Amino acid sequence: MERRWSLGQPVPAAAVALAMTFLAVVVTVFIRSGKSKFRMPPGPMGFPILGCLPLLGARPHESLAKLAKKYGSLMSITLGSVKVVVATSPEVTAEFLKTNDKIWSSRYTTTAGKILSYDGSDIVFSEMGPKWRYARKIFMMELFTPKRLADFQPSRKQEILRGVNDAITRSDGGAETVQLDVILAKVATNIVIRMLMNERSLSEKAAQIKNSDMFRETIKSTFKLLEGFYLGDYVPWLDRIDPQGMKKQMHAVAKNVDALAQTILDDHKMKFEINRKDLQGNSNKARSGEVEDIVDALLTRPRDADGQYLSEKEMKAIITNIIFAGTDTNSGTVEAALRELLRNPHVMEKALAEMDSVVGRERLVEESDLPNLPYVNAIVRETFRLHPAGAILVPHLSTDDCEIQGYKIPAKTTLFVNTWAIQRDPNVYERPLDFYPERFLGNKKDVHGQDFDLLPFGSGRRICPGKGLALLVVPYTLAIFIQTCNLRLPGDMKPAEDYSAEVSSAEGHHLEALVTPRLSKDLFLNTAI
Ligand code: HEM
Repeated sequence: MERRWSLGQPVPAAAVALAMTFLAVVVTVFIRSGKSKFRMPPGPMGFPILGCLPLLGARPHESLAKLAKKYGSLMSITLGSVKVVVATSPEVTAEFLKTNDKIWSSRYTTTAGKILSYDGSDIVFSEMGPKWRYARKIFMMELFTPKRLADFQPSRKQEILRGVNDAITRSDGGAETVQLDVILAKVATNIVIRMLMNERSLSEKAAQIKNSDMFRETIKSTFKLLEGFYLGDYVPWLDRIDPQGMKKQMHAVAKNVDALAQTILDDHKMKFEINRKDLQGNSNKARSGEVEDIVDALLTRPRDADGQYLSEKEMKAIITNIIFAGTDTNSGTVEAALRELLRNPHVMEKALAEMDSVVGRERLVEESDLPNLPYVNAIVRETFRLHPAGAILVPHLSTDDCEIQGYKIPAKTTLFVNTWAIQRDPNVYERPLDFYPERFLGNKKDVHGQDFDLLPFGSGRRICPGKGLALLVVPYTLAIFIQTCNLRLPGDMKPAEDYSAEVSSAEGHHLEALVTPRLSKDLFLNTAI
């Protein structure tokens, strides 16, 4: 995810600043001089107080990649008072996330992360410990089980076809351009909302959530805050001043997020109350014949070691994780793939040829066809390589001192893994900036965290637990759009040459195209409605 930083106002308190500068210089010189028991990897000295923050610019993954060329694939920087090590090669990353994963599996939690995660009661931002382990276990064993993924296959298909239908209708026979990124974001959001809330909503408020712009707006503002660099995180005394006004925004957005999560939860509680009355308390019986959604599962089954249900706060934290980690990541990846197909017509032609020979034009592609579409799968992997949804993995934090490549790194150091830079490194990939899916044909390189030169989902204990869903939604959405739509750019418009890897809808880029049906509309209209 891209992080931006900007100083809202001049920093006051010159005297404190001077003292801090002196202290920072002394500490840095002490650590680097080898008089400490630690020996940090090389890196730029940075500025007084702010350290290397001003060096990061608007695209930190690019700035860090440039710095790594000078200082090496294991580099250390300070961001204000925060010690950071940056990994920019597969070998160094493997030392952190494979050899020493246990030490590096906690989180550096920013103020935005804390405020927007119910104070670390979630999975993404919680520190390594029993709470995180338990929430993650629930996520994998109860919420995103193979059965639930299979149960929601029809709803995924329906939401994707709704998106196709929407694009075709809006384009009006190719006369109007449509913003595909907006349509794809809505598809991805609806897929996740359907898994959380199923089809039925009992309360008016919950019904409004589905398809509501407010929901999308909340997702966007949350991402913006999570991606931004809040000065108070790095220069603690600025936290009280909040010179960028970001903390105020965080609390306002957190209030909206909480209202959404509470509505989703209350709607389910209402359902259980009704069922309990109707069926003498047998909520399992009430669910028979009805697909159990994720919030049903959260409310009824998981218990901790003492036999307690999750608290309301913990449930809301998990719900918000699913909403924010599981929507724009998926749609941003499909958007990036379609953008590349529009820029590279020869790749699109090969994908169409594969689709026609494997599936034909008389029926719709199904999720079960995906294993038989190697070229489409190679396009997906090539997209994950060039455009990982998180350019830098969510920052990890060490819980103990650790030796990496001969350097001695103290506990409580933050780790940035610059996957964007690794996956575009000419020493790792030939012609790294070309979109060339063929590089993945006939090899087993994959995104499951074992190949350290392809880590869009991370690796080790913190690897993305939503990978199973993402690896259905991304290729299937792409396959349906390839099969059912003729996509063209208006006039002589070209898609942006390069654009930020990360969750692109948060950045205001639009993918505009003219869309006409490629197959008979009868094939998908019924499912889309
Ligand atoms: C294209 C889609 C996706 C990509 C590229 C992606 C990528 C990532 C990455 C890079 C991380 C951080 C890994 C690390 O810390 O090293 C992560 C964490 C996470 N992702 Fe995803 N993700 C995607 C989809 C999803 C979906 C669909 C969900 C849920 C429905 C999800 C839920 C999570 C959660 C809960 C975490 C935190 C894990 C932890 O800290 O233990 N993600 N994801």
